[in-house]
Amino acid sequence: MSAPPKRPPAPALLLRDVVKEYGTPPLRILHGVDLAVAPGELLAVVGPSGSGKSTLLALIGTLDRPTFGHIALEGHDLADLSDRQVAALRARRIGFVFQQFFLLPGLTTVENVATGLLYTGESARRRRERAVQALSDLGLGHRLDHHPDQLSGGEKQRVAIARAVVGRPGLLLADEPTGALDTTSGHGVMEVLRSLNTDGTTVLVITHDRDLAASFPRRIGIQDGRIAFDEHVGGRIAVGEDSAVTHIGAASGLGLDTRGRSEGGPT
Ligand SMILES: Nc1ncnc2c1ncn2[C@@H]1O[C@H](COP(=O)(O)OP(=O)(O)OP(=O)(O)O)[C@@H](O)[C@H]1O
Repeated sequence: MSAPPKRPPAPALLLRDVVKEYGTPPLRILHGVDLAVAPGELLAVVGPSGSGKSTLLALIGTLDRPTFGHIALEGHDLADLSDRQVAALRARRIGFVFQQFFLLPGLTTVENVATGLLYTGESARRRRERAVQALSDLGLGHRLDHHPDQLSGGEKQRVAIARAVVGRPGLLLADEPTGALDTTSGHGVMEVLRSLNTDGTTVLVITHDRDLAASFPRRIGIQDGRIAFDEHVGGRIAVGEDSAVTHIGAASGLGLDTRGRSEGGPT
């Protein structure tokens, strides 16, 4: 008897006709974005200032909800989840890195990183052990008890990345992670992100840096709140969209169709 065909994994991320409006009267910032991202992808989001990149990242990161449309993370349609469930999903599965680092000045590096594990309910000692390991993995084992103001920009960003990934999220979202850094530090930070991606983390990076974006296997271009292009080097990565469609559609009764992903770029 032959083995049943393997079900492809659910996409790491699936957006279906996502619209975001702000204010009254409503100003539409995102105009029906469709996007599917496979687990383990490394992609850059590029586009002019004000085109909607950070808005998109906030929706993907569950920091905000879309006005219309649907977003699914690892097969979970966010529309089916309560705010509490969404917060739990965010804490466990998503890591954030921002241009400004957002480290707590009164805490040491290891304490800053351990805050990334507060949701786990683990003991303070265990959180510290994991934070030490994460910092050591990022080459900061010699900076454990330093405070942020004693670190270089590149070191601060690596601490912020350690905090973002110490809980082993499936998805890492980075908004201009190299924007405040000199070229060398920026390259160091990108190497860290690449190596996390090689270890299986899906990584999405917003960047204004054209050279940086050009080095990514996939680039999404946002223009006026729409996907203007979706370029893949070496073709698309197979995504288990159909399994996710069934799952999400059945769960929400929406019949979510994921074939509406952007077809703007080369395949
Ligand atoms: N909370 C908000 N209320 C009203 N308008 C907003 C809000 N957040 C963002 N906007 C508007 O949405 C548009 C897109 O902003 P967004 O920050 O997503 O752009 P961006 O592409 O990330 O820009 P940049 O590259 O300059 O960071 C802008 O016109 C901005 O003013």
